[in-house]
Amino acid sequence: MARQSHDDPAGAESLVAAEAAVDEQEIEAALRPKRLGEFVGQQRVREQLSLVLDAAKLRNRPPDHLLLSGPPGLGKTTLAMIVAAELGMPLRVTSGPAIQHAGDLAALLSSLSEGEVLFLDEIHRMARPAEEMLYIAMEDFRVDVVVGKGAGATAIPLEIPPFTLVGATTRAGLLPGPLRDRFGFTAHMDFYSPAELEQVLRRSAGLLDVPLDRDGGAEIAGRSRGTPRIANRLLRRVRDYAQVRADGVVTADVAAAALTLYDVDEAGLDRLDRAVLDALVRRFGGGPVGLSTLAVAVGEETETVEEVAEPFLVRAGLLARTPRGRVATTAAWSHLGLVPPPGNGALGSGSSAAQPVLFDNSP
Ligand SMILES: Nc1ncnc2c1ncn2[C@@H]1O[C@H](COP(=O)(O)OP(=O)(O)OP(=O)(O)O)[C@@H](O)[C@H]1O
Repeated sequence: MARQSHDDPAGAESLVAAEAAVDEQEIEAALRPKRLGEFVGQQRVREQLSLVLDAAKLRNRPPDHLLLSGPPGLGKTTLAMIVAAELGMPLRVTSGPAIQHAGDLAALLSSLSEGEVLFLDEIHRMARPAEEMLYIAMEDFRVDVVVGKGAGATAIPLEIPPFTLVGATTRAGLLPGPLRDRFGFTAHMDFYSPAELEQVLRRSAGLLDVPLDRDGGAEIAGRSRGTPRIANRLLRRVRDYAQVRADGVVTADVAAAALTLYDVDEAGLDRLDRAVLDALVRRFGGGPVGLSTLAVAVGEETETVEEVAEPFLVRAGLLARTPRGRVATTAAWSHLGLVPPPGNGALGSGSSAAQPVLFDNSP
């Protein structure tokens, strides 16, 4: 653990940063909708889930296992909590990386009470042997505990009470078929439209007691990458700015000035996104360029570029993944105020990647 002392300003700073992070987590938890009726957007998922839960309550049986998939920050954890709250059942929370041995899972499953909701985040990162144990537990409410080793090993079946598994994943494609098939209901969460994000922001501003005017909400929503977690985070930064540099009211001008200060541009791109686009366009002539070369050019790990920056850039129509490498679209060139040289081969109009900011999912 880092040593802290008065002669160690860096240590003190990191302590302040750690405390701020805890505060941020507390605020994030406080902003979570607690019931389905408070959950904004994802109308289809909400309706389907509401039916599944009502039917289970009517039959007085735990509902089928539920799988929630979609990018980070769209409300999977929130929905899992809501499922437990709507059923009036306790919630147990764990994650794939925490289950590295079948024994970890056996201990967890055998300690569940009847009807309990088990939330397994990042389910695609669970160890293979645990996955096999989970298939049986989901289907037969039984775990086979293996005693002994080699030829003398025997499996002792252990009954477990019926429970509901809520699995969450950002990579549904990585889940093995047999596991996917054991979920009775799968919901794919999509990015939120600007109008839905404005609704999220209005709700959060009310809870945080932040005066947010209509245009202020629209300005933040437009820069929130279709993601409620980001919208809430930007709102907190804009609130700081409004209180310190303005009269406390979040207007469009205040929001724009604050977010420019925090390096979030009008399309929601942050410093890393822009560095990736900049390298792709200015250093590699728009590509195609391999992921690892691109990552080295921006001084980041390949995973960071692939999992943090790229999904948004692809979604916003600024970058395309092709078999030969990453390519900047014409929209990416114009986002940087540039025009692709003739014959450059940038993916352009006619391709779905031509328009930046594609988050408007509203019907
Ligand atoms: N539909 C929604 N309505 C209002 N607020 C929401 C909604 N979805 C998410 N949020 C807010 O966004 C934050 C992030 O949501 P949550 O933690 O549930 O996302 P997640 O999909 O589980 O993300 P991760 O996979 O990164 O854990 C929550 O604190 C919550 O306040």
